[in-house]
Amino acid sequence: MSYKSGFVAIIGRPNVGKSTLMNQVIGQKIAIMSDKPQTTRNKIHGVYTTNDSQIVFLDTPGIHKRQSKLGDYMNQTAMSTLGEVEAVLFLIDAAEGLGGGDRFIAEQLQGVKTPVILVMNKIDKLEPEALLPLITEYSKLHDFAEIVPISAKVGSNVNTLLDQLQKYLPEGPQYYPDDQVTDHPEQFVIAELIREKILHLTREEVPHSIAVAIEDMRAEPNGVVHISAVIFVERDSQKGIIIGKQGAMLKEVGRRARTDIENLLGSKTFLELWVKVKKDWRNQERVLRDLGFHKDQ
Ligand SMILES: Nc1nc2c(ncn2[C@@H]2O[C@H](COP(=O)(O)OP(=O)(O)OP(=O)(O)O)[C@@H](O)[C@H]2O)c(=O)[nH]1
Repeated sequence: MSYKSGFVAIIGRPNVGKSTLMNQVIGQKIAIMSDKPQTTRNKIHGVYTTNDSQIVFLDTPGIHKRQSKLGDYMNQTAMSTLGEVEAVLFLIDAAEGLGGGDRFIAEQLQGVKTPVILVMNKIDKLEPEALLPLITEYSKLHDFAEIVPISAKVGSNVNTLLDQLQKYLPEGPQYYPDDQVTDHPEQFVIAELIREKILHLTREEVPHSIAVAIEDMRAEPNGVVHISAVIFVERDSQKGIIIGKQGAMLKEVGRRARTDIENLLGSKTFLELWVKVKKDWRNQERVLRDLGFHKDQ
């Protein structure tokens, strides 16, 4: 069976149990935590890895509240993330019920095409007969792809939620080694953003097996983040497609990826892209290691 992977955004107003859910899902296997300040950008909440799949959970702080210019900016960041991920988990506190905070988030979700899964948390605090009317009430907020009642604290139904999520994962690589802590999680996300732009813009004329490696990433003294990335393809013809006429395709890939990266990092970005042919790169252990992939990919 092929490996599946993808990004899932978690949204919900403060205190609904986002961290509790992540701890429950990832438990001791918590792999990723960035130590950089996270005020204006998305962060990786955690990575859930199994033998045949990997889910990278993203926190999207901006969606929760809008009060200021900074809030607007954060909101834009969050919105672009919601468009990029495979699925959105919208957490609510079932014990508190539907309030203004949830309605605000639901409004933000209007126009979001990504499947949204309503996760009704804290059902351990709820009388069983109260659940159904609550589901009916929340269903009116958005056309949810699924509604899953859970208790993140107790752990009930969390596995069902993970099972449901598998459906939304496309074929993809294991982005993160399952046994390694990294303090540069953004690099993996950035590589994936670039890969996604290529697949989209070339209308999948190049195979999914292309890989992107971040060779260098550093912040200049003026705050601009300089990123150098290599796109690995298997054939010269693929290289030609990605570069395009007079470099037009590569330029467009770079332009689109840079917009997303700037949203992700909250900093101006200079993105340098190279295309290299690496025949059978998938079989080359060293390349795989350089790319941060697992040996048995
Ligand atoms: N009874 C019960 N309490 C829960 C459950 N999930 C979370 N809580 C409690 O709710 C409170 C908030 O949980 P957090 O996981 O910190 O919530 P959060 O959404 O990450 O909060 P922010 O970081 O403020 O956005 C904590 O006291 C948790 O113990 C649940 O399923 N049942």
